[in-house]
Amino acid sequence: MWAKKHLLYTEATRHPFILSIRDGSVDLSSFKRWLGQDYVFVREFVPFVASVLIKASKKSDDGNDMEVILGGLASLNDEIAWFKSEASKWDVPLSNTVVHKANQNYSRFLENLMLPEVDYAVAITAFWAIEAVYQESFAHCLEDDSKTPSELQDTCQRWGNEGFGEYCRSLQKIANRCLEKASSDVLTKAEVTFLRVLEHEVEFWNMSHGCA
Ligand SMILES: Cc1ncc(CN)c(N)n1
Repeated sequence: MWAKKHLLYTEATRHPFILSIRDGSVDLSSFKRWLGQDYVFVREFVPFVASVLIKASKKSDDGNDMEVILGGLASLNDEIAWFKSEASKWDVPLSNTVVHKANQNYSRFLENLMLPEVDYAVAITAFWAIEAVYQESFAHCLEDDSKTPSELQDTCQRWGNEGFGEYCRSLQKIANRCLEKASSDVLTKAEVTFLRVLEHEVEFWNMSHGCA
């Protein structure tokens, strides 16, 4: 299980699409496809994060969780505004987007995680994993030896910046605290959910890269 997790985590955070941004060979039509589809994703992601906030308000034994998750919602508000301005810069229409199968599947997965019977520990683990994949992926494109094109620096900064990294570490701490106290049944569900997130992230990159 650990080896599978490790392999999938690397696949999700070092995907050929991300590596193509990092080495400057990215196909701009792939980038534009990602932009349009990710805007749709983020709009679906907001209600999921709101559902995690509701679970935190009912189930968390630490008052600080709410502030961290609220911070996440605030950053998604900025993310939506950023997508709108970036889409107009790249001439990507955001209305009437044909939602790709990988995006639809991811959205269905999030909807299932929003159900009240899903444990807080499972939902917060998914939330952390979703944000962490973007953080690690885009931070990789900002490293000193990267050749990320200047017009994509802003995109990489959006998720690769240190502040976003700090926020992901706060989510990870909450998830770890919840998992330490979880039953073995919840622990298994959290592990399976974590792997599903990684699979969906890989599928999402595949779709953007044009290999799906
Ligand atoms: C598919 C996906 N995963 C994660 C993120 C980061 N919020 C995102 N914008 N899109």
